[in-house]
Amino acid sequence: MSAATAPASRGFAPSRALRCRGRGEETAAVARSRRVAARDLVASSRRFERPRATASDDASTSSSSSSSSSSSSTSTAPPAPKPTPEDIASVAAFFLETTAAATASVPLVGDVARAFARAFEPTPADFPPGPPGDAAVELAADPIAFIVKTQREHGDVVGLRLAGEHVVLVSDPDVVRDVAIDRADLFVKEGTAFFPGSSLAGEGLLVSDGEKWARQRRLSNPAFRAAAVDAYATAMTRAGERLLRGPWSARTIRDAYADFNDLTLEIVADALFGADVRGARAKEINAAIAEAFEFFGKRSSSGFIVPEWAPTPENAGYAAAVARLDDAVYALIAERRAKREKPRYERLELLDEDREDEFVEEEEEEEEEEVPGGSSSTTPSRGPDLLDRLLDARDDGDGGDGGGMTDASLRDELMTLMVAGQETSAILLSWCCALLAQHPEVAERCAAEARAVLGDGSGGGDGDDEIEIASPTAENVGEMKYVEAVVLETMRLYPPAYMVGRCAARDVVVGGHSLRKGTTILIAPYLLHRDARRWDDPDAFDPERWLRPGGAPKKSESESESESESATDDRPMTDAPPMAKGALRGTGPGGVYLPFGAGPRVCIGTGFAMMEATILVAMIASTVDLKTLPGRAPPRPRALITLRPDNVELDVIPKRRGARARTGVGGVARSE
Ligand code: HEM
Repeated sequence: MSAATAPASRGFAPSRALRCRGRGEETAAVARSRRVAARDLVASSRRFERPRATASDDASTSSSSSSSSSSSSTSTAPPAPKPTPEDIASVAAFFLETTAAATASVPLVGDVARAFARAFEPTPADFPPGPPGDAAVELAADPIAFIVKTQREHGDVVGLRLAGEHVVLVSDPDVVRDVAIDRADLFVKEGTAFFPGSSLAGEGLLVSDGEKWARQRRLSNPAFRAAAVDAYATAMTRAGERLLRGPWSARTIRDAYADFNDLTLEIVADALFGADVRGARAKEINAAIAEAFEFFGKRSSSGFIVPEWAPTPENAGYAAAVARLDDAVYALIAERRAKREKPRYERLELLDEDREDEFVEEEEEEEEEEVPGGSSSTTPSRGPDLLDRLLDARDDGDGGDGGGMTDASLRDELMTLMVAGQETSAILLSWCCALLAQHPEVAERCAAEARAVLGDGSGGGDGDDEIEIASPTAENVGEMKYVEAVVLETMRLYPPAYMVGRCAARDVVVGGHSLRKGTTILIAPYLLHRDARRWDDPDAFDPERWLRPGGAPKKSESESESESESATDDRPMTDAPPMAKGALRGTGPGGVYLPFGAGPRVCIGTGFAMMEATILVAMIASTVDLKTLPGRAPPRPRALITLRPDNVELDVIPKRRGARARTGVGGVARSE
């Protein structure tokens, strides 16, 4: 994906745009055989393997490049980190792919020809003005610095040449609204430059268009309605408890980004597959998921400079991991279908009805969760998981055909949800914790609110050493307004999806400029969220702004716009907590807040992600104190595919019962 479609993927996968042009749809079987073919190439390519930078190399390069820190306690606009050669290579890959006509296995001559033809196309007379020449290298070197400078020098609708592609960078609220909502049908995903797909996410919601997308979206929506999302709260608190009773239960320095990557993968897998990833087969399935994601993560965070089809050992390893995950997921789907068709005891061949009680007891036992490091935590038994809901879905609404999802579509949607819902949420939680550590007064307020709403929670340990964890329910989420404001404000400053891309499906006029069919439009939430013309003190971390009457932003000129917008807005199709619902409607207040995108393609996981972040921030703030490390500059945004923090090592200090009693509810306990 491009930075343009941050949540789509964590890897610079081949440009699906090019992959799709002129080709028919590929079946899961074909995709699989291509991956297997790629895997077979590993032996021949292994000899070209060269040593790769390790994670610690990477960390030291970025920390040594850190020279400045935030000047005031409230200013949170640190300069972007100096890009490492790996960053440049990674982002450059994304441009190279567009001209290399990447396909999952065979570069298509036709695609290459088309890419070259586009590269030499003259710029249309009416194209928006912008910097001279091709700006791909400058953008690749530091995407955030580039878009900020480009907006400052050329305005809110800027014409660019990027690796030969005609691209328009948009940060004008009216134009954003026009593209994302009002005329959304004229702008599609297919054909978007720098818009990668991945064999992991297949042809799921993120990358499809037209009737295929509409049908899948209709089928998936019910699984993300409020009542359904509420049921996933258990997976969220369960994972939060595991973190807080496990690695975060003693004073320790933790890499929050790494911990949250594990945590959000656990949550999304649990929400998707429920008991199946916790029961007896958990190891096998979790191992397949973890392996595929490890490769996926490496592709985006290290010097990945080749498209997915190239016969490198990394690609072959990735293809093999995806193939193993496919096997596990197809097996899960088949088993679940079979289970749903038969009565429960028949399916286990417990034909003797007298033994049914025994079976029920066994199932109840399986539902009980072991929490490392501590006391009992028996989570309530759960409703259907996402897989059940997707299996239940029938396309029986307006224009529907009454059918359900095929196994291949199910597989693609399940993987898409994992890909789209995992790293974006991990990034959000990492930024939230980094900001809480920098702003202890904000952390204290979150803790106080959580304690007031949730009480003291359940303990683990003895006497003064006891850690108490209050686990929110879905109903509590809407009651924790301040925590919610912290989450909204964090995404304002650091939107994980900092750019969102579309492609003009035909010749079209945008912002007064004629654009040819095939032009890419990059909407930049990062620029909208920090626009000083529309937000007061845009670089300050000020959660309070969301609680003031009228909400954010406050500049008078935008307030009137915001009113007229909400009257006609498409509401997100997913449910979010009440305050967030207002903030996330349409293109947000003043038309300048869209961390989850907008219009028909708005993030289907909006409610899920908001609930997850609110629950976890409340649990974390009320259970531990977070501190930045002495002498360490605050993390800086590192814009790759998503906007991730470059380094979120935090000092985690559990609040012990005794310490909290001494400092009062929500007080900052200094237990060491
Ligand atoms: C903080 C967390 C998240 C952020 C910032 C985020 C952001 C976004 C954005 C900006 C889009 C729109 C992309 C576009 O218009 O091109 C999107 C789409 C999508 N997101 Fe998320 N997302 C998050 C979490 C999740 C979660 C938890 C899930 C699922 C469990 C999810 C599933 C999806 C899917 C399936 C789409 C494609 C929707 C469609 O095109 O119909 N996301 N996300």
